Amino acid sequence: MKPILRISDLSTRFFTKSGQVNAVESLSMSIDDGEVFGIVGESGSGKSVTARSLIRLIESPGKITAGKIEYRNAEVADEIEDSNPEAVDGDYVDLAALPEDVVRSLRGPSFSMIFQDPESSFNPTLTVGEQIAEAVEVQRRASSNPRSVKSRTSSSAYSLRSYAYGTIMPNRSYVSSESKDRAVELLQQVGIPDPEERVDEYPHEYSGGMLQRAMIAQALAGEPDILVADEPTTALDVTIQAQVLNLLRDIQEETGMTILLITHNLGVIARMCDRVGVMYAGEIVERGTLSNIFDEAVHPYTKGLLGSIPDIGSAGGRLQPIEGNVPSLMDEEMGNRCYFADRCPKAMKTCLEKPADLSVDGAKEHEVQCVLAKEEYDESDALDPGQFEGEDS
Ligand SMILES: Nc1ncnc2c1ncn2[C@@H]1O[C@H](COP(=O)(O)OP(=O)(O)OP(=O)(O)O)[C@@H](O)[C@H]1O
Ligand code: NI
Repeated sequence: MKPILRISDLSTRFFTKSGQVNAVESLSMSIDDGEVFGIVGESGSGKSVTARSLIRLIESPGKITAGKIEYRNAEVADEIEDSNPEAVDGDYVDLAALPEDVVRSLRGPSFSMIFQDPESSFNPTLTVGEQIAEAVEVQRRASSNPRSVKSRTSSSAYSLRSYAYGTIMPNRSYVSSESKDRAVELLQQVGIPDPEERVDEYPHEYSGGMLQRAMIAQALAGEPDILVADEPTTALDVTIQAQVLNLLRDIQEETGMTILLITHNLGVIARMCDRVGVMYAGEIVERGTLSNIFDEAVHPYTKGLLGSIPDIGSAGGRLQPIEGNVPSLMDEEMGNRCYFADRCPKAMKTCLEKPADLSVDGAKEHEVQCVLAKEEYDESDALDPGQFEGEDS
C-alpha cells in the first residue's frame, strides 16, 4: 500500500533574535493510510513543530526551509496539477510546495488538527454548535464539488479569523439546519450529554473535558483523511483522558481515518498506535512497530524513555527525565555528532560523527539512528566522560 503521507528531509527552523533554532532537522517518515502513528519524545524535541509543519501551520519567525510533505489524494492532485505542476507527482501533492490558499482549502476535508488547549480552537463569541456546523458546511461544499479546490473554502459566509489554529473560525453565524443537526450528532458521538441543548451553548459554558471533546467533534466534522492530534489529552484528568483516547480509537476504527498522535506519554502510545517514531533534538532517532519499540529498542535514548516510565498506562505516565539536558537546538551549538552522545551511557568515539539511519537486521520497519544497530558497544572505545564538559549551559 502506498503511504498517505510521505515526508522527506523536512527541516523547520526559527530565525529568532538570539539565533537560528533547528527545530526539525532533515526528518523523513511515512504514514500509512488508516494507521495511528505516534511521535514520542521529551519536551523540546520538536514534536509539535513537526506536527504543525505537516499542515503548514508554522508562523514567523519559523519557516520550513527544506523537504517535501507529500499527501496522497488523486482528486486533489488532479485538480491542482494545472496551476501547480511542480507540487504534483502522480497521486501525491507536496504540501510544502503549495501556495498558502490551496493549503488552507485542504484544512478540514483533508486534514485537521486537535490541540492540548481547546480554547484556542473556538471563537468565544459563537456557540459551539455554530462552529461545528460551519466545519460541516466546509466539508459539504468540498464533497459536492470535489473538483474545485476553491469550493472548499467559502469567502462570503465567513472569513478565517485565525486559521493559525488549523480550524475554521467563523466570525458570523451562517449555518443550515442540516449542518446544525449534524453538529448535534457529532456532539452526541463524542459523548456530550444533552447535545440538543449543548449545541447552543458557548465555549465558556463547557468544562475542559467537554470542550476537548467538542474540539474533536469539530475536527471530525470535516471528515478529514488525516487527523493530527498534539497532546490531545494531556490537560485532562485521568478518567476523561482515557475516555477521550477510547473515543479517538473508536472513531478511527469506524472511519479508517489516519491519525498522527503526538505525546510524551509512552502509555498513550502503547494503547493507541500502530507504529511509533521516537524524536530527539529535531530528528526521529528510532522508529518501528510497537513491538520494535517496546520490546526490541536499540537506541539508548528509547531505552532511557522506556526506563523512565513510572507505570505504563497509568495516569501519571509522564516521562521522568533522563539524566542530562535536552540539547539546545540553536544552530551554532549543534555540531555534527549524535546529539544524544553527551547523555548516552554507551557513547563511543564514532558517535562524534553523525550516525546514519540504520535498519535493524531482520526487522523490516525498524530503523535506528545509532551505530548500536550494527555494532556492539565496545568499552575500550568509550567516549571520555569529560568530552562535552563546558558545552552545557
Ligand atoms: N515560535 C517559536 N520561536 C522560536 N523557537 C520555537 C518556536 N516554537 C518552537 N520553537 C523551538 O522549537 C523546538 C521544538 O519545540 P516543540 O514545541 O516542537 O517541542 P515539543 O517536542 O513539542 O515539546 P513539548 O513536549 O514541550 O510540547 C524548541 O527548541 C522550541 O523552543
Ligand atoms: Ni509540543
